[in-house]
Amino acid sequence: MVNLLPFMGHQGSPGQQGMSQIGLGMAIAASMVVLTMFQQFLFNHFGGYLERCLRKLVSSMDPYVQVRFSEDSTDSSGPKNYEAYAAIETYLSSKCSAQALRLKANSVRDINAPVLCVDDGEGVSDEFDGVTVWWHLGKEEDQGDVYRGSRNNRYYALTFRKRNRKMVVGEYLRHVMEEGKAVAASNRQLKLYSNSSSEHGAYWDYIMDFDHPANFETLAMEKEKKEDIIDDLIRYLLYGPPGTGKSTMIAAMANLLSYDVYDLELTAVRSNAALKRLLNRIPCNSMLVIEDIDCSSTITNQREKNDKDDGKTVKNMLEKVTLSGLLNCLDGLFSANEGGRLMVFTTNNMEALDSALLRRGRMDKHVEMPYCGFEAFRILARNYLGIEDHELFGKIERLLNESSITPADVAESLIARRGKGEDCGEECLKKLIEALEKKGEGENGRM
Ligand SMILES: Nc1ncnc2c1ncn2[C@@H]1O[C@H](COP(=O)(O)OP(=O)(O)OP(=O)(O)O)[C@@H](O)[C@H]1O
Ligand SMILES: [Mg+2]
Repeated sequence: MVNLLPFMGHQGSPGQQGMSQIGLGMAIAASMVVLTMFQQFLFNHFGGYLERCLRKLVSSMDPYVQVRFSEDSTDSSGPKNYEAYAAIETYLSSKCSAQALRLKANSVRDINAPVLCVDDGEGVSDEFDGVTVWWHLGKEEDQGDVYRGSRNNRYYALTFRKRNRKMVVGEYLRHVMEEGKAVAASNRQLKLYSNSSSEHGAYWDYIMDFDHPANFETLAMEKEKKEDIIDDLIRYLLYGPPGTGKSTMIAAMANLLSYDVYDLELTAVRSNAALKRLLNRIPCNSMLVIEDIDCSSTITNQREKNDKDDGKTVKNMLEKVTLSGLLNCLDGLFSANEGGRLMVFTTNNMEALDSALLRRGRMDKHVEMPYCGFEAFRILARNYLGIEDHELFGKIERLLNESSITPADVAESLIARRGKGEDCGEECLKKLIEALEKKGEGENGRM
């Protein structure tokens, strides 16, 4: 119960007590009895009401609300708790570097660009839809129990004005979680896996972290074609001569989607059953890659061979992946657009592939990786030389139209002089012109 009466202490000193003081003392005592009775009466009849009024008064003087998000995932809310904490941490990392004075580096994907977040005890403010909120990273000791000793438990405290409660708890927190998860996905360390097999079965082996720098911005290709691919990433066959960027495109796709790469070496798969097992073990947010499928002779010539052998080599076939085994997987098991999976084949030699494999629906898109055109060249010139335009570009455009050079060869000419000083651009372009003229002469000579 809240005591509404002010404290009334004894005022006089013992040496001054006389009759009048005794009378005063009695009067005070009597008034205290009356007041106490009155207080009792008030609380018996209006206690709840008065308490509510008092609470209102106190809270009107403290118009802030605080919500805590704890790092601890051992309580009943389980891993979800930590998920929210981690999303907040990632979200704040983009806000804090300009504000907080003490920062700490977190799960580093790129050593040149570590993810920073606020240090213990630090705070940052954030603004959303004209409303300011404050975040603070706190630490409290968790006493634990007999099984797990005491430890420090971190939490993010979000403080905001009470009048903004609805918006902050609704829209703002949704925004923080979504943005945090999106940033985390783009910071995720991608991994490269490849298949291997032993007498016990087929496995995906972790090869290394996938750190390819390729992205769609630096991929030298016509803008329209790139946009078409980005809009509809499902199952692809990338075809084109060596050095036109098929593998680079795969890396750009993995980076765009933040997908791990599962590089399937078909010749190392012993049977259809092993293939099925491997494909079934590819988790969500992954990309299955089968490079140079024309070199997987078991696949390309299988059907012909099956027809010719008329079933005589059934035993041999059981030891290998057959075309129909692969087609079955393509059609049913590995439904690429479910659960965030993408499948990409590459080939230098479309003619060698069985038409059943090429049929649309199995490979949703056939993307030709062409020789270097002028638009692709401009991207390479920007990538390697930082040049947007130059008087030699007109000549280069004409030469590119007349000869077939791969982006890899163009890149090689542009790279050759890199590091020879600031102003090597023109020299590089001249070197490229030389290479193009030589190539043009060769091609004309052949005709
Ligand atoms: N379209 C492109 N955009 C940007 N860089 C490219 C492109 N094509 C090639 N390159 C450059 O050339 C190098 C070789 O290209 P890449 O390995 O992607 O070719 P590929 O088509 O996969 O060749 P292969 O058929 O031999 O496997 C890349 O590392 C990259 O630097
Ligand atoms: Mg390649």
